Amino acid sequence: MNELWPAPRPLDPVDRVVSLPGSKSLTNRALVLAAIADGPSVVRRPLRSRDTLLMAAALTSLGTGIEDTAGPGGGDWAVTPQAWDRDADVDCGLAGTVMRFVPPVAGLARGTVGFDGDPHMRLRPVGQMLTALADLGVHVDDDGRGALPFAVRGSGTVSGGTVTIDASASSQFVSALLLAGARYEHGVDVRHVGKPVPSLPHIEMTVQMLRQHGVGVDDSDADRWAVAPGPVAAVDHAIEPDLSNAAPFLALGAATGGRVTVTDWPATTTQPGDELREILTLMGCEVSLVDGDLTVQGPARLSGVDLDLHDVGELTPAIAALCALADSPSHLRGVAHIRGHETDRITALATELGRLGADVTEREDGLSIRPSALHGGTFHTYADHRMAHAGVILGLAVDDVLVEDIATTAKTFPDFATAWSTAVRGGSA
Ligand SMILES: O=C(O)C1=C[C@@H](OP(=O)(O)O)[C@@H](O)[C@H](O)C1
Ligand SMILES: C=C(OP(=O)(O)O)C(=O)O
Repeated sequence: MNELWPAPRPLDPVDRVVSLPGSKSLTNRALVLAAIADGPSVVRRPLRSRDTLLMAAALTSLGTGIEDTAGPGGGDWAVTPQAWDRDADVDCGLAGTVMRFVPPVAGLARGTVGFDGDPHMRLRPVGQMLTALADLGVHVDDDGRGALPFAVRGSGTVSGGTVTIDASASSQFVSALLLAGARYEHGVDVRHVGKPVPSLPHIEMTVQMLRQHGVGVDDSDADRWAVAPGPVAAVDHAIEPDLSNAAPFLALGAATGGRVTVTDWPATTTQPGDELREILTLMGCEVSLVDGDLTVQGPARLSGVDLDLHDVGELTPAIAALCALADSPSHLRGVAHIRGHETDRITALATELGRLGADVTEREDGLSIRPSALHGGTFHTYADHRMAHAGVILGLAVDDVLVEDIATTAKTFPDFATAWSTAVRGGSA
């Protein structure tokens, strides 16, 4: 898709209040756990975006009942676990959570479940997880390639037990095994060996949600997570707003010297986007959280930052764009794994920021960005929602930024373009 979208530029510093759609990561975990639970449950205020609709479709194709309840915005999702006794085909799209979280539970189905996705999805890492699944007793047919397309031949039960995995490419390998593990005969005891696991808050999110479902999880040792076998209790989840998708909206305050408030910010959360409070403070913003309202007041000039983003890699594109608008150098480190995200985000950011005049050095595990004069032009997005966020952030301070394929934001945010235009220009959506 080559459509070019003129990124809106505010005329004055903004003063806005923004409400965001739900979290992708929380919604897709809630759906998986509801589908393998011991009774019906409700996922309240779910995110309805490409990634979560693909997850719902995957679980429905296995046999799960997922219905819209009456209510605003399409209502909630009522999830009814049912027998998984058929063959199915799962479209992973470009959703890491679908490609990683569904195969371990598909091992519990009686049937062959095929997996494929977008062209780039065939390049995203999953091989280590498929090997671990095979070690746990799941029959995986991937022709030894360790990538999409592959099939899980479920026999209805999985032995489980202890497994060793290198999860340095993605925390989702660990989350995926833990989410299914309670339903395996011997539970699952996952031990990581290799370079450090990225995105640890997302594993904490998995562990916390499993405990909410009454599942016993031992995470007392580093790099080891043990899930006890047993039932997964049915629990209703209320989904928090997506704090990583708050990044461009908070950047709107940060980059314009304006003020943006995001509503319903949780007081405590496992979402990595909560780190934005500290990161934006380091960049010179005033940040306050009062009664669930997170307000960012941007400074006259943004400061550069030196940050290890290993735990919060998905924030890198938005932060890199802000760094390109800062008046001192930045170093973003520890994110080699984001080369395996929706696109190689390090190369993509270096290329696209550089195309608009930024002074960027690409390193194996991150980017260095020095102040320089930026200019308009086309910002390519590589089918990556967060690259589109980076493009619109640059467009806040630079005339004539054209963002390619703004619709790619639908991966995690329904009608982002309207929400963004409204936030930048004012008025109601
Ligand atoms: O479990 C999750 O919901 C996620 C984990 C992280 O993946 P990686 O560990 O592959 O970075 C994150 O980047 C992704 O957006 C969502
Ligand atoms: C890495 C991301 O997504 P996924 O869940 O597809 O891995 C992301 O949303 O930044």
